[in-house]
Amino acid sequence: MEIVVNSPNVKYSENFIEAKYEYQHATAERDGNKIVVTPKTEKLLIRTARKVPKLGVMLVGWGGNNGSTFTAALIANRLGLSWPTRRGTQKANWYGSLSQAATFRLADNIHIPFSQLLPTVHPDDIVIDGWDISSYNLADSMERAQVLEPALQQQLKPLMQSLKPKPSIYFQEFIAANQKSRADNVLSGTKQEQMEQIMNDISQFKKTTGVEKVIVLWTANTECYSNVIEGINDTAENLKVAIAKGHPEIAPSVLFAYASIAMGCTYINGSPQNTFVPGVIEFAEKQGVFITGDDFKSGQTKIKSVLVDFLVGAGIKPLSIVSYNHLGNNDGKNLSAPKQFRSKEISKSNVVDDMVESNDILYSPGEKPDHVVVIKYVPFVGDSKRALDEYTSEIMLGGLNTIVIHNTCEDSLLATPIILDLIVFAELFSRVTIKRENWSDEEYTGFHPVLSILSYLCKAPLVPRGTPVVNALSKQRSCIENMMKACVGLPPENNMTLEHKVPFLMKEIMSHEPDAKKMKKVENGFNSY
Ligand SMILES: NC(=O)c1ccc[n+]([C@@H]2O[C@H](COP(=O)([O-])OP(=O)(O)OC[C@H]3O[C@@H](n4cnc5c(N)ncnc54)[C@H](O)[C@@H]3O)[C@@H](O)[C@H]2O)c1
Ligand SMILES: O=P([O-])([O-])O[C@@H]1[C@@H](O)[C@H](O)[C@@H](O)[C@H](O)[C@@H]1O
Repeated sequence: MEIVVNSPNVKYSENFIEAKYEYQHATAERDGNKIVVTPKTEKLLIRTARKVPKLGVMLVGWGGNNGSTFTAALIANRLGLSWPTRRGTQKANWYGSLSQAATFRLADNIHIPFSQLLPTVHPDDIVIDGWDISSYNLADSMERAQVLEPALQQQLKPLMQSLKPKPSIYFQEFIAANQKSRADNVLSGTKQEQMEQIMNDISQFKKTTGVEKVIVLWTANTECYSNVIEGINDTAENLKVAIAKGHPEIAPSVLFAYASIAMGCTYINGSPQNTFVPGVIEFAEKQGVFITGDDFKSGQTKIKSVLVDFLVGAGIKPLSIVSYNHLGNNDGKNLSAPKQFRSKEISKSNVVDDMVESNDILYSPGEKPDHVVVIKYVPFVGDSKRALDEYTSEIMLGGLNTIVIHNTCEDSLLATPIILDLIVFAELFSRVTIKRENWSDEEYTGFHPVLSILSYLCKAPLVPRGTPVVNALSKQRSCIENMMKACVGLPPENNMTLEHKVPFLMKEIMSHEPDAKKMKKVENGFNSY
């Protein structure tokens, strides 16, 4: 389906889509007991390169539940596989992916898939590779993960057993000790030498596959938090020296991030640890390379960022939030260690801060709901996470409202489409540049290297220094939707639909009706038609 924008403000050339766009926003300042708000209009030119590159994706933790399931999904969808299940024949799909299975309102009552408005990489064309500390090939990794139906695995096994993760960087102190038995595929040498090997792996991947662009995505185990140490990882230069000296505080994920940025590859952190220490962020900013994360927003946290937004947005005051779950996959096993759990607890807990802080009628400064996160490892349940959430809120005149949610699902089937979306949207936004209308073409600039537009996909969104974190899911989703619309010169979705509410605007709508009847004189005296 081709979408043609009928506007003099949008130009489709062979190489670019160029849109004149008036970005409307406002600034506000407190002045005593006044707030002065000033509407602003930025006249912009937004340019999107139309050529979608041959894209390579390198997963760190490729042999894990997410990595093997993502690989299986790529192949199953590419081949259009189907398989028998107790509920009948199942066909491959990308349910849960914003780019592949969600739509947005283009105009009137026409909704289109996110992937149809702008040129985006097709999942079928993605070339995949990666690293794992486990030597299992991808077929054995898929079997070990126990996520997919045997009938599907049987079809995929011959296609995945030749896929073998490259040896990876492993420092046992950064992940749970219970992962040691898995680590039979590890690099040796100094931290500098191991990082250089990763850079070489990326280079070789490009050469042997001919991919034009590579995105590196961490879906390996959750690491413990790194200490941010002045003189070690607080600046790009200090980090470079610390790596060369093999400083013990430098985690495997930091080496992967540094290597990726040095190779000009977007780096995505799907786990909660603070890979993006200040030195990594500064390096990405200096190199102009995208980084984004942290921690895939896939289940309980996604629901939390909707429910709390609804409650606080409705003037209802959440007083306590308890998020409990147990699961039995290797992620759960790793998270059973206190330091790794702490990384996850942080990313699962901070998600309500922006919504709570937005309402000073309900909350006094610094006041927050009680918020408890519990994760337990129960091997028997495997990847089938059992989540139980309880939200207790204050309603009018001292009433209490308790909402309890129970959710059982294969956790990896929630995260896998998020991985695809992070890749598809990170690649798309790398082809978008923006300038003021009166600037020269040389002044087109890309998004800030900290790609916060992908916050919708992350539990703990990384944002440029000094900018606010937005966790409310609806706001995060509309940010992506409206940015894509802006790339083709379309106005943001403001949901006002005055054309359905104001008679003289409705006239155009009504006039399409074959028997448009005159509307009665309305009571408040406005004339209508
Ligand atoms: N729903 C979800 O599954 C979900 C949601 C949000 C975040 N996450 C995060 O995604 C990550 C992966 O989840 P998973 O379920 O696939 O876990 P997993 O344990 O199945 O997979 C992790 C893989 O990483 C490998 N690994 C560990 N350290 C490595 C290193 N230094 N280099 C290369 N490989 C390494 C392990 O051998 C394993 O194969 C975890 O950090 C998890 O917290 C998962
Ligand atoms: O996405 P979500 O349900 O909020 O959080 C999940 C946790 O509840 C789960 O225990 C963990 O193993 C996953 O990595 C994921 O982070």
